[in-house]
Amino acid sequence: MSDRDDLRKFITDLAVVRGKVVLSSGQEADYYVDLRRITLHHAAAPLVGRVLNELTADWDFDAVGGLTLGADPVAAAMLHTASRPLDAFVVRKAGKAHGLQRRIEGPEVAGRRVLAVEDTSTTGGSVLAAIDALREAGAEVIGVAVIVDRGAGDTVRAAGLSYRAAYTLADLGLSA
Ligand SMILES: O=P(O)(O)OC[C@H]1O[C@H](OP(=O)(O)OP(=O)(O)O)[C@H](O)[C@@H]1O
Ligand SMILES: O=C(O)c1cc(=O)[nH]c(=O)[nH]1
Repeated sequence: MSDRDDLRKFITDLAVVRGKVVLSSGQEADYYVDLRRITLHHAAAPLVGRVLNELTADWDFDAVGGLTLGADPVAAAMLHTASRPLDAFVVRKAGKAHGLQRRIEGPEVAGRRVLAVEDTSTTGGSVLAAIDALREAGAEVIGVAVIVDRGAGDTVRAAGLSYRAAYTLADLGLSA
């Protein structure tokens, strides 16, 4: 089995939770894909890193991250499995009022080509918020990569960004 096949099995076995849920956007759904159960899993996390590094192998970037919390372990997995030096960053949901008051934590992103990641993207609102903060900080966002696309592709592309997902809902046997 390939990394991609192994990771898909982890997701369908451990992350898909059926039942009524309210999503980040306020929309209601009949299932949740809880990818934190995957990105923080000792055996699945390295697969996340390898699969997303492979998915974006032809894109030129040297830092990766997104809106906390879902994106954080995705970026860390990519950092640890990259075949080149790759930094990670965390975009806070809001700035903090003490310390250095940074909205984006980690090595400086200004002037760098960065990849925005998500565990899953539904409306694209979270990743677009991260992208706004990155651009404000002087980074060049070269694209968006997610583990599971839950429908955000058109919105992200309409904002002028390339968008790739390791899995669609159909890949996981789920309906939109
Ligand atoms: O595309 P969207 O409609 O924005 O939804 C997707 C977002 O929702 C989830 O995060 P959530 O808001 O639950 O926060 P968390 O990562 O802090 O758990 C997920 O990790 C994405 O960031
Ligand atoms: O849209 C969301 O908030 C969302 C959907 C989903 O399946 N998983 C998740 O973590 N967030």
